[in-house]
Amino acid sequence: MMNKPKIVVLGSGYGGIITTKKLEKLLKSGEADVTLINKHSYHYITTQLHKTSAGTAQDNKIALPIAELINNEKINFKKATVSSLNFDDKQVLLENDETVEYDYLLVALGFQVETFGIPGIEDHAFKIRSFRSSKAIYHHIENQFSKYQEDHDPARLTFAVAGAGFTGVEMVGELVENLKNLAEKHDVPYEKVQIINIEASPNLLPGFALDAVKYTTELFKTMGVKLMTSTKILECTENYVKVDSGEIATKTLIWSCGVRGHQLFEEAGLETIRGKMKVDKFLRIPNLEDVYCIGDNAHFMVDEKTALPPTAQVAMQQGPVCAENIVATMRGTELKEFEYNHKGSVASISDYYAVGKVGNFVIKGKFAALMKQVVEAKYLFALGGPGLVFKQTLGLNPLGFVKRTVKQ
Ligand SMILES: Cc1cc2nc3c(=O)[nH]c(=O)nc-3n(C[C@H](O)[C@H](O)[C@H](O)COP(=O)(O)OP(=O)(O)OC[C@H]3O[C@@H](n4cnc5c(N)ncnc54)[C@H](O)[C@@H]3O)c2cc1C
Repeated sequence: MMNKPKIVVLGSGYGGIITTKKLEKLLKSGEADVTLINKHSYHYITTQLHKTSAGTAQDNKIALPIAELINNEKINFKKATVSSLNFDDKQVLLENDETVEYDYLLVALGFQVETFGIPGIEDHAFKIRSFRSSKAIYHHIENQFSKYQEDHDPARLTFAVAGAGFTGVEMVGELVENLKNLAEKHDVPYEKVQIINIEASPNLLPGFALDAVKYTTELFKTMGVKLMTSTKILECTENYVKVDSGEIATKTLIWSCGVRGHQLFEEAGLETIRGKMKVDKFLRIPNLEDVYCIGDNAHFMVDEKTALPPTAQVAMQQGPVCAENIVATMRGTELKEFEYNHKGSVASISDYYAVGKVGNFVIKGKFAALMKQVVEAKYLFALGGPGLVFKQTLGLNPLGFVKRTVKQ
């Protein structure tokens, strides 16, 4: 009997899990062996990690057991960390020294944080990198409130977010939502708490429509957020952040200034663009045509000048095409070209407000917040159908009128 082809999917984030679920559907029983490898036994909803970081979401809304999302009879799930890729011998090496052989490989290991070599960022800034690192941010924040009661150091109550792009603005919104609760819980006057958003560009939300920028700037003012635009971060230590206009005494800098691809490609001797692999129109790595790469790991050019940004929307659209192309290669049928369809983008600013663009329309306020929740629900639907949507959204406040309570 002929050996079955071995399909190996690395990473169970947006791209990896959607691809796996599509493979489940496309493959006939016994047609291939599919192995999904991920660092953790859960899939985290990366787009909501700022909520975990600020403590505004229950853990079970953000981290979902992978075993409950896949068909365990069709997919072999391995909880392991990938330590290197050997494309010559078609092998994936794991941290536990195990070697996994593949015929077809998908690399969807997500982003790594870009520090731009700024001194102290690697060691002292907090990064929204994974569910675990986001939990660590929350514990640090809560710790500052309890330590403040002992030493009354105002730096403990100054929370700085670096970057006022999409993620930075979302992070600020969640801090506004929860720091009041933490202050109350720890008996600290909220007037002493300061949230600062530092951005190198002249405006927040660079690249967004002017109307959206104005709306968010005003909203931040109303929320008491100190917005420092045209400000470059030069250094970060445990006790202060140095910017070009001086020093900010703080023990918390949350870094959301940029992402890169994964170091595993460079370590395997491949040429990358900021850690991302160039992929062809079928989502394959050129010259390694049994290796696919999607999401934040892939550099996909929509035209000669424009590469797709690292977003969940891109990863989710690439996943099904990638699965179809892996199956088509196995069956010797025609491959499908990936075509991106931008559906808009909406940044939430707490549960109650959001801002973004859908088609040619700038949307903002509570309506935009509701749209954002619809987008999140659509993702849950893709993952686990109506049952998962119901389970995960039960108890949320779709219109943002009722205050959420999160037990930590
Ligand atoms: C706070 C935040 C908010 C965001 N909001 C939005 C938004 O509103 N809309 C939007 O479109 N995009 C948003 N993004 C971007 C979006 O989350 C990413 O583009 C998307 O998650 C990329 O999907 P991916 O599959 O490439 O990687 P990921 O979803 O990051 O998944 C990668 C997976 O690989 C695993 N992994 C990593 N290294 C290893 C290893 N060595 N071994 C084994 N497993 C490993 C990780 O644990 C993870 O499960 C946001 C990102 C952040 C951080």
